[in-house]
Amino acid sequence: MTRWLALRKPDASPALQLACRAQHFRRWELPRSSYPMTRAGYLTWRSKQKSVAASQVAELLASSEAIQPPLPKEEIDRVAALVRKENLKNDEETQILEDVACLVFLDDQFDDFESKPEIDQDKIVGILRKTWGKMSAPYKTHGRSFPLPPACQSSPQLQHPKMTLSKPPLSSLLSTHDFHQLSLTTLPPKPLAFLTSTATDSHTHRSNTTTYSLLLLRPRILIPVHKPISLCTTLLSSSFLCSSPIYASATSLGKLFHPRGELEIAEACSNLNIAQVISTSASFTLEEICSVGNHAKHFQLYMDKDRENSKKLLKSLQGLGVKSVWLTVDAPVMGKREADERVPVAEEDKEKVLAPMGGTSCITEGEEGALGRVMGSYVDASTCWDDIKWVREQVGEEVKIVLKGVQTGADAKKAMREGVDGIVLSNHGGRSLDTSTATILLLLELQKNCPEVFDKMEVMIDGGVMRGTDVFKALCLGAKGVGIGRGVLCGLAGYGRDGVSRYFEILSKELETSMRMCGVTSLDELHPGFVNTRAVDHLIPDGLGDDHPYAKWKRGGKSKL
Ligand SMILES: Cc1cc2nc3c(=O)[nH]c(=O)nc-3n(C[C@H](O)[C@H](O)[C@H](O)COP(=O)(O)O)c2cc1C
Repeated sequence: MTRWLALRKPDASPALQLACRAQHFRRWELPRSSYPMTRAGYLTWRSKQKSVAASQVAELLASSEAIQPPLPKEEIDRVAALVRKENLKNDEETQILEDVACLVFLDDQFDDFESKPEIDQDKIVGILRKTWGKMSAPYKTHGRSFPLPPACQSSPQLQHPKMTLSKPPLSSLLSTHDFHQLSLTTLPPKPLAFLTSTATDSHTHRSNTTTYSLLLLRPRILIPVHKPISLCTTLLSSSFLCSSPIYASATSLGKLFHPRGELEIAEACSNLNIAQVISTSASFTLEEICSVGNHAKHFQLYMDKDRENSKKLLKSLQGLGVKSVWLTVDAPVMGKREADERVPVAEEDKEKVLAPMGGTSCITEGEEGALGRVMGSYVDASTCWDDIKWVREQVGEEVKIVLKGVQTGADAKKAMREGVDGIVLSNHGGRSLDTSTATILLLLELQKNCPEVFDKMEVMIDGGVMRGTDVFKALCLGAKGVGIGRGVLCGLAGYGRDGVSRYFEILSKELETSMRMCGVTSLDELHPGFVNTRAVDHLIPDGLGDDHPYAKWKRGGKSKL
């Protein structure tokens, strides 16, 4: 209830917040089975349940010594009135509470109905229609977009005009979390599974984000920060100024999220003048995407088992004005993403999962679920360090070379020695190898063990960036650019190019605020001293070697047994 209230009414009054938490308070004490299983029985039970819950909550609020100072009586009465759902038609807060209850029902409890044999399709449709009828207009968007049980999906009764989608206004989304939350409830099952699936148990995916919160900021005070801030910077091209160090990471299959997929992302990036990395598995060709906008474009390469295909793509880069090629090195094979495996591609989505530049052209029988695996089937797992030279030969000196997915200091140093122009500290957003290191820690590993790489190459980072403070910390610790993967697709899915733009604008604004709060007005002033990293310092390895710091026994010695 709390999560849905935060979306429905982010600035809910304390009384409404309390009423939301108190919905169904001790409901188990009054089981449905204690009333006749008729409609009249249901209505009597429901009204009794509300009034009992309201008085129990009021009593608790009035008597609890833990609440200091005690709540005024009017506040307690208000909470009780809301729990009783008084004046539903005219009281805005009561209606919000009703909306939230409906959303929780659809989100959390509706599936149970599907599994009950006594509830047939007509009944399910009836329940949906009643739930729909209870919700206020703007919030029906969330309700409608829940995946319906398969039996209902084609039901003409659900194609009622009242059920057409309307989205909350883009301006009401205030943080990146709002976008992700909205995607959870509005995307159809397969795009949602593809977007959110992570490797096995999601540890790396989670720690990419949570590790940022362990780094503490050390703001400096009484420094004038009233001047406008410029976030302009170059990224892999000294002659091209981007408006921000934040860029759109390579993501595949844009059409799954919007009919114009990567073309819309390109328009947003062009409007804001931020860099876009185009995936080999994009839904459109390089020519099509490069024809949109004047922003900096980079090409992400999955080396194809059919080298001729990669060769053709690489040869085309210069003519298209692409600034660099980012060879993805963290996914020689695809990560085990179970959510993606589980959800089949719906018939109507099949033509949206084509990647014209990759070797994959269709989903074959028996592979309906695993988009990541199918997409990855053309990737050449034999790719090695020597291939960097091959890539260089194809693209010439004009196009820079970047390794995307470096995850140790040792490989960062090797990349530098190989003469690449940049690296991306990335673990594919936690989609490849679970329990690999959170990317912000890799920046510290480089700082500790091979700081020279920052002078010789541009070091980018992606994974788990949700706030301007995250971007700020990464930049302070040496990152030149900060990539956003899922977030771009969340913006794209809901609102096309406008959603992508707003997503980036929110992050940039938060970055500006963080800078001012820390007493700086230019990116040049950022340095590691703004970040207290004590909480994670013990996780940073002491050197670049492969040896474990104290576990010295190794397999292979002769056993005397
Ligand atoms: C749906 C999806 C598709 C992706 N496709 C690619 C891809 O085609 N090539 C690639 O190198 N990385 C791909 N990535 C990884 C991103 O480039 C990036 O490393 C990651 O998403 C960053 O983490 P974040 O999503 O937490 O921002 C993909 C990520 C997602 C979520």
